[in-house]
Amino acid sequence: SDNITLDSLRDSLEKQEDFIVFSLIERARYPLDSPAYGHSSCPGRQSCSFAELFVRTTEEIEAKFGRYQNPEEVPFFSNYLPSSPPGLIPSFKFPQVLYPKAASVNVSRTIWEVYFNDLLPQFTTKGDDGNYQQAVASDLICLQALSKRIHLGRFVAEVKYRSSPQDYNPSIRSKDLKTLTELVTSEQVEAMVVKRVKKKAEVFGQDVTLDSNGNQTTYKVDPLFVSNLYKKWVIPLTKQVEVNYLLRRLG
Ligand SMILES: C=C(O[C@@H]1C=C(C(=O)O)C=C[C@H]1O)C(=O)O
Repeated sequence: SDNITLDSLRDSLEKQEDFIVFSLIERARYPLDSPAYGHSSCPGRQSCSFAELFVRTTEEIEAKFGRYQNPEEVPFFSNYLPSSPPGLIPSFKFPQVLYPKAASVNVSRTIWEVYFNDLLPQFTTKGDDGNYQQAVASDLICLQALSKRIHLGRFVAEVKYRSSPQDYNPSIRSKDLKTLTELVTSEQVEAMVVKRVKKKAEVFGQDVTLDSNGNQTTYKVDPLFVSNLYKKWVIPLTKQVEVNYLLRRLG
């Protein structure tokens, strides 16, 4: 926990960009496939979507195999997770970096709603090819990648707080969200991130052809969609996590 620094976290956020871009590209191979998001029967509950049932079921299996032992991982449906059979998971001690009372800060609900209602229809084509399992499996990869990135804001907030608690304490005590948001913000870093993810979407997602006459480059996911995703959702939600974390930092 002592060798975690703001630089190491920024490095991790940068590497996660690659995975987020690749996940979006993978999901964009399928059309919207809207029946996967309509209601289906859900054991023990009134109803839920096919996508939700797939995510719940997958999270149960991943929980058993230890995914959430890592404090960086946040499930979407934590209420239903089984514990792991004793002796199944090789033991490993993850460093405990987070302040326990603030560690549970969570914006999973918002990520879920924004992803399905706003984002998905923007980066997939209209249509239905029947690949519902493949589509929702790719959705889960995107959701997990976004959630891990956004919830890393808890670690960023912890490191920023530790470097100068005296700057944060008065605004935490007075619950001054505006000042706390200003304190955690680095506009230069944000501008760089937005520019870099657009370039990654251009480099990783360009359609490659051997045909030299057509010089119009096309992309699997619109690079502008990716930079807007970061500008409008990923960065603001990361900062929301940072601020909510700080509000509980003195509890
Ligand atoms: C994550 C950080 O905190 C804030 C959020 C950022 C982001 O989500 O990319 C970037 C800069 C900061 O405004 C950071 O400082 O690196």
